Amino acid sequence: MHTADDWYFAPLLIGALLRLRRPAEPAPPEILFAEFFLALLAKHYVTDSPKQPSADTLFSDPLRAPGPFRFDSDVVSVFPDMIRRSVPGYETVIAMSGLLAGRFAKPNSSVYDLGCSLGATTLSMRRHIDVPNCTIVGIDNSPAMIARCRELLALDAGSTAVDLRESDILESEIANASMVVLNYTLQFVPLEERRELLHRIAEALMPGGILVLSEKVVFPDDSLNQLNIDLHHDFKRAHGYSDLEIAGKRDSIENVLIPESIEQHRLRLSEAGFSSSDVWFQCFNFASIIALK
Ligand SMILES: Nc1ncnc2c1ncn2[C@@H]1O[C@H](C[S@+](CC[C@H]([NH3+])C(=O)[O-])CC(=O)[O-])[C@@H](O)[C@H]1O
Ligand SMILES: O=C(O)C(=O)Cc1ccccc1
Repeated sequence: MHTADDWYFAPLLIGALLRLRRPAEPAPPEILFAEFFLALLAKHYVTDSPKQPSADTLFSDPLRAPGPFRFDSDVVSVFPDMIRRSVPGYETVIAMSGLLAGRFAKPNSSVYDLGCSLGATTLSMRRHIDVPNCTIVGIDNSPAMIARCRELLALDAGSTAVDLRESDILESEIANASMVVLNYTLQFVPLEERRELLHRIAEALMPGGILVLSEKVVFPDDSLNQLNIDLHHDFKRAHGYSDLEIAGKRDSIENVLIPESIEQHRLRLSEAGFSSSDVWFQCFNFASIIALK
């Protein structure tokens, strides 16, 4: 099968075809050089451009000590590959968030995707929402994420409006919501801010509204906790990460991604004003909870 990557040979091919028409005249060296240069340029734009989803090798350099994890342009350029190979069950959670949106999104309401990154959840929900005057509000405080998310959304048509905001979810207004999604975002919010945020989400949700909360979690039992961490690392190894990359990422996200237990999440949801909550999906130390207003 031909991919876009094959077409960077186009300048060389065109040159060869043109020469077939005039075989008597050999191509001057400067023309051959120009064709070669154009091919290299095309290869750069087709295969090396940051617009192409690339493989995550951010933690593969043994000479570079990883700093604290940040959602910058380096992470954005590898993010789809990174999250798919790092979060067990990610694809299922994204797909089921869409299914839930099809059931819970209400006419004349907003559906929030908090920490939307490149819009995977937003796109999944837009494919399933089929009610009038419903807007998906995607919020992320990483300028690089929001810029790329805007480009990706423009490539995917859909009838439900999307309002993308570059903003801190702790300072964004959340109102008139039929559904709110926090897919792997609360874990990056400072512990002392989580209660207030969940309280505001519960206030913003209409009766019968739903929160989807997906997180990396810890377990109260030490042996089970360690087993789940080891299984997560097995998952990463099975997806091609080396022990060096796994250790580098672990150091980089320490004190940046702060996981809590399922019990802590459910207790806080109840205190924030949700009438019920339970886990609907779990794979190792990654769980997703639904909470009803
Ligand atoms: N205070 C904040 N305000 C706004 N955004 C924030 C904040 N803190 C972190 N973020 C943003 O939350 C996102 C977390 S990634 C979510 C994946 C997505 N939900 C997905 O389903 O693909 C999860 C991960 O990378 O593990 C990043 O884009 C941050 O910039
Ligand atoms: O990679 C990990 O260990 C994770 O916990 C998931 C993750 C995915 C993407 C960015 C940061 C953390």
